[in-house]
Amino acid sequence: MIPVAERIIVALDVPDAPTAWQWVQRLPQVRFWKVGLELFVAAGPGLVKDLKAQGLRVFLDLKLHDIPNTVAGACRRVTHLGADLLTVHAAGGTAMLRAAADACAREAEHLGIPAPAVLAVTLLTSLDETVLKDELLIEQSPTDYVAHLAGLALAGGVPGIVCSPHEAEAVRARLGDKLLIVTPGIRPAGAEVADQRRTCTPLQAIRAGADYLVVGRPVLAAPDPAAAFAAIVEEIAL
Ligand SMILES: O=C(O)c1cc(=O)[nH]c(=O)n1[C@@H]1O[C@H](COP(=O)(O)O)[C@@H](O)[C@H]1O
Repeated sequence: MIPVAERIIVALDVPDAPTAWQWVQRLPQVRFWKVGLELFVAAGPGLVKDLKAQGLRVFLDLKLHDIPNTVAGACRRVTHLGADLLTVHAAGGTAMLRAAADACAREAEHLGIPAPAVLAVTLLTSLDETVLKDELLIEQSPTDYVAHLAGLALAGGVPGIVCSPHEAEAVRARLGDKLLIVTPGIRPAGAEVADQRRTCTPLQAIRAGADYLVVGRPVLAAPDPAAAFAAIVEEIAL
């Protein structure tokens, strides 16, 4: 069983390393942080190593999506940083997913350290059925499409996926416990939805079968971030 507080990954969507460290110091109760594109571009890979050196868990959200050889190279370099989780896009296909998982596993074995768990991002939580149909020309429902991509993740040998809580239940029903499920798009009751489209409350996400929740603005942009985090812990501990 994952300890309750560790099931909440807080997205450090901030512009630079000093701001990131301010948050880490301000919220010592957060044990799992996500470093995404904005912060990684600003602060560089050293930040991931430094967070790990503080005993924190790190989700490196780079959403890699390229030809297998290129993704494998990036995965080898990420493995040196010691991140716990790493994202790639499921839409890269099974060959790319397999290249990512194999590259992390081989490099980690070579270094004698744990490999990052590769997560395949399915359908971004900022997209809805209309965009799927009208822009991406995908006729399936988000649930069926995500379940299909989760199948690719399994076929490609990656240990987990990122999806909205709305699809977590269907993925669990079809694939059981074979994949780790990480769900962003978390909005506690009353929180602003902003650019997210497929959202759920923390408790709904856990009940749907999510292993980890990714939460950004509902904590960092809250009037009292520590209280907002505590409220989520309390909600899912019920
Ligand atoms: O891979 C992700 O973490 C991710 C996938 C996805 O489909 N949707 C999504 O919102 N995310 C990330 O989850 C975080 C959500 O932030 P908030 O909307 O502020 O809670 C952001 O850092 C996103 O980059």
